[in-house]
Amino acid sequence: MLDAATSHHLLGCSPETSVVMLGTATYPCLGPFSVWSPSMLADLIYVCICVCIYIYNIYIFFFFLTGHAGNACLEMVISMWKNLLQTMKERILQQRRMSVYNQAHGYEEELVKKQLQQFAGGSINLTKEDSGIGILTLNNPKIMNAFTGTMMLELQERVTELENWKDGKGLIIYGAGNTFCSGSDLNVVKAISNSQDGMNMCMFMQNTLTRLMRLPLITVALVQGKAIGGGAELITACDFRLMTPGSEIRFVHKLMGLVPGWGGGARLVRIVGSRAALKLLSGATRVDPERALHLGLSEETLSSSDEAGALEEARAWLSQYTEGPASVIRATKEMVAAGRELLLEAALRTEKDIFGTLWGGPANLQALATRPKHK
Ligand SMILES: CCCC(=O)SCCNC(=O)CCNC(=O)[C@H](O)C(C)(C)COP(=O)(O)OP(=O)(O)OC[C@H]1O[C@@H](n2cnc3c(N)ncnc32)[C@H](O)[C@@H]1OP(=O)(O)O
Repeated sequence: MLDAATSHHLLGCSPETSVVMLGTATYPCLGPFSVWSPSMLADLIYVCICVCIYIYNIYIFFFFLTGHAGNACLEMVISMWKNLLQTMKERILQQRRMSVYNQAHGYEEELVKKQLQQFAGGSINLTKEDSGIGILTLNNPKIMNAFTGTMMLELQERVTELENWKDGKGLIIYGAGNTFCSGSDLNVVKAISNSQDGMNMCMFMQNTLTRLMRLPLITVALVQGKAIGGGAELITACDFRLMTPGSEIRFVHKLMGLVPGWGGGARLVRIVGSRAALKLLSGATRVDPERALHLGLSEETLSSSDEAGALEEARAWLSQYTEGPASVIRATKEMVAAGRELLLEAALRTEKDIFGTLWGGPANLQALATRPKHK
């Protein structure tokens, strides 16, 4: 189940239509704030107190400046602060409702970020094309695009950028240098090989990949070469996977005395079913394009093996599903995401809410006026 705020994200459905999950406590007595965790409420109370102090200071300033209360100025200041408060509230909510972990789970994001910052190298690049398709490149080819700490941070930044890309319809993720990704940089793995640091990195990456999975974009992982360990986990956060000839997906975690920690285990079960997932994880099995197709892990095997050709094929494949108004494509993805994550009744209500955003809207009216038949 999802918490109310999460399903609210899964397309603006009213929180009361949602079911509770993801560990965020609910407080019915708090009415509209009922989905806020104690730490979120503390954040808000802190902001409110700061705002009051600021307003009071400004009031005193105008009082002395004008010799009277300066009511008009005061009203303007109050209204500015109200807007600011609203924006901050929305930002906090947006980030929290997309994520799995927050302070209520003992997750201190700023501390985790500081630690990851120490392990530099590589980059995550994003290009937003006019067609509404974004291209996200994992760029650290010297070590097969393994994730350094700064790449983890950059992935989070790019996901935020994509959340704010209102014209976006689709996303292709691929690795530079003809290979996808060999997971976490083993130097980082060694440096943070204690339980607490590992859990922090795990929560950070689960939050980022959950937000990636919930983007209102149709997402495709283009697997060239190898998708290993965390790289195999990353591809499960996409809606679809396309493989090139000779490529391979492999969950090697068992060989490292681990299980997936970036959410790849839970997502793999939903993609291929629990029996196949158990085999792939406990056997650390090499999955070639043929087997991936058979398991439903891949949609198609592309014919090109080179980067430019494969990318072009992936674009063409994705554009079959991204043609049309962004509002409709995005709503479709969000509706499917709700169906994937919510219990049936909550998913139905979300579908109704999403439907309501489109019915009688510009795309709907234009379709009615120009294309009443679908022969
Ligand atoms: C919750 C997250 C869990 C995780 O992701 S843990 C990490 C899981 N990944 C791994 O264990 C991958 C280890 N690497 C390998 O098994 C092999 O390098 C791999 C990916 C099969 C590729 O084999 P080959 O094609 O023969 O290439 P190669 O071994 O010569 O690699 C080329 C250079 O890349 C380096 N590399 C590959 N994966 C890396 C990684 N994850 N971290 C750090 N360095 C990595 C590798 O050491 C080699 O560098 P160099 O040429 O020896 O300097």
